[in-house]
Amino acid sequence: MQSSEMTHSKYKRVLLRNTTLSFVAYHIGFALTLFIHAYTNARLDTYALLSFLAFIYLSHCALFYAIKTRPVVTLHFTKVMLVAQMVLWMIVFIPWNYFLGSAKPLALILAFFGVHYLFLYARFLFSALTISYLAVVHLVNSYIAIHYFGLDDEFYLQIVYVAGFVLSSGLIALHSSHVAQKIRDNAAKDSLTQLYNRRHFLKLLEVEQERVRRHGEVASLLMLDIDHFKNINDSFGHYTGDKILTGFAQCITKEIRANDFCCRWGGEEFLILLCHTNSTQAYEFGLRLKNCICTQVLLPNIEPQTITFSGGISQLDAESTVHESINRADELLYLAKEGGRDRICGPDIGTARAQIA
Ligand SMILES: Nc1nc2c(ncn2[C@@H]2O[C@H](COP(=O)(O)OP(=O)(O)OP(=O)(O)O)[C@@H](O)[C@H]2O)c(=O)[nH]1
Repeated sequence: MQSSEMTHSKYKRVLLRNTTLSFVAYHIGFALTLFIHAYTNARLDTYALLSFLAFIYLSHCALFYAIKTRPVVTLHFTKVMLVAQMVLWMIVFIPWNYFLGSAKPLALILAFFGVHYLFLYARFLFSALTISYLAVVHLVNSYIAIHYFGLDDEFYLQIVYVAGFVLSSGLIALHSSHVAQKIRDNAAKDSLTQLYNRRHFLKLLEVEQERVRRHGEVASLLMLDIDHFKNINDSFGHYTGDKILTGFAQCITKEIRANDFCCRWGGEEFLILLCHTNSTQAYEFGLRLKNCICTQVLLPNIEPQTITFSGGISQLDAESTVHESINRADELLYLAKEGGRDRICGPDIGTARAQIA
C-alpha cells in the first residue's frame, strides 16, 4: 500500500510539472508573437488574442483542478491527462489561426495527427522531426497564401509565429519524452527497491523461456525470501525493514550479471532469473549471495547475522511453462523454510530433501 501511494504521488508530481510546463510553453509562443506585433506596429486583433488567453487560463485551471482533486492517480489517468493536454493545445491552436485570418488547413490537420502521435508515444527525435515538418508546411502555405492568393498578412510575422511554435512545442515535446520515460520506468519497477515488478519480470521471463525452448539455452530461477522478516519489522520498525529490503535489492543488483534480471516478487520475496546458468551454478550463486548479504546489508544496531534468507532453485526447461518453473522454485523455497531456514534448496525435490535431512 505504501509503495503504491508513492507511485501515485510520483505520477501526480509528474503531471503537475507537465501541465505547468505546457502552460509556460503556450505563453512563450504567445509573448513572442505579441512582442513582434507591438514592436512593428502590425495589425493586432485584440479580440482574438484575448479570447486565446482566456481559453488557455480556463482550460489549464480545469486541468490543474482535475489533477489536484483526484485522490488516486494511476498510469491510465496520467495517459489520459497527457492526451488531454495535447487536445487542449490543438483546440487553442485552431481558433487562434482562424481569428488571425491565416488558417492553414493542411498544416492544422498534419499538426493534429503529428502532435497526437507525439504525445501518445513521446519520443523526442520523432517529435523534433514532426515539429520541423509542421513549421515548414506552415511557412510554405503562408507564402503561397500571401504571395499568390493575396492574403492580407505579412510573411515575416508568420516566421515569428513559427519560431514561437517551434520553441513552445519543442519544450513540450522534450518534457513529454521525459515524462513518458518516467511513466514507463514506474510501470516496470517496484517503487521501494527499484527492482522490476512482477508483471514486467514475467514478460522478460517469457522471452527467456522462448530462448530455452527454441535454442536450447540454459537458465535458472532463484527465489529468495528473507527469514523472519516479520520479527525484524516488529523489533526494529517498518522503516528499518524498508532499509533492509532496499539494501537486499542493491546487493542482488550488484552481484548478478548485466544480462540477469531480478524482481521483487512480493513483500520480502525476490525472484532472480540467471541466464546461461544451470541449477548447480545457480546454487553456487545463491551461496555467494549469502556471504554478500551478511557483509553488505549493514545497519546500525543490527547484527549482520540477523539478516538471512532461504532460497529455492529451478532450472527452466523446454517442456515447462514459466509458471510451472516458478512453482518449482517456490516449493523448494518452502522446503528450505521447513528445513530450518538460512539455506538454499535445489535443484530438485530429491536433492532438497537430502539437503535439509
Ligand atoms: N518494512 C516492510 N515490511 C514489509 C513489506 N512488505 C511486506 N512486509 C512485511 O514482511 C513480513 C512477512 O512476514 P511473514 O510472511 O510472516 O514471513 P517472515 O516473518 O519473513 O517468516 P518466514 O518467511 O517464514 O521466515 C510481514 O510482516 C509484512 O508486513 C515492506 O515493503 N516493507
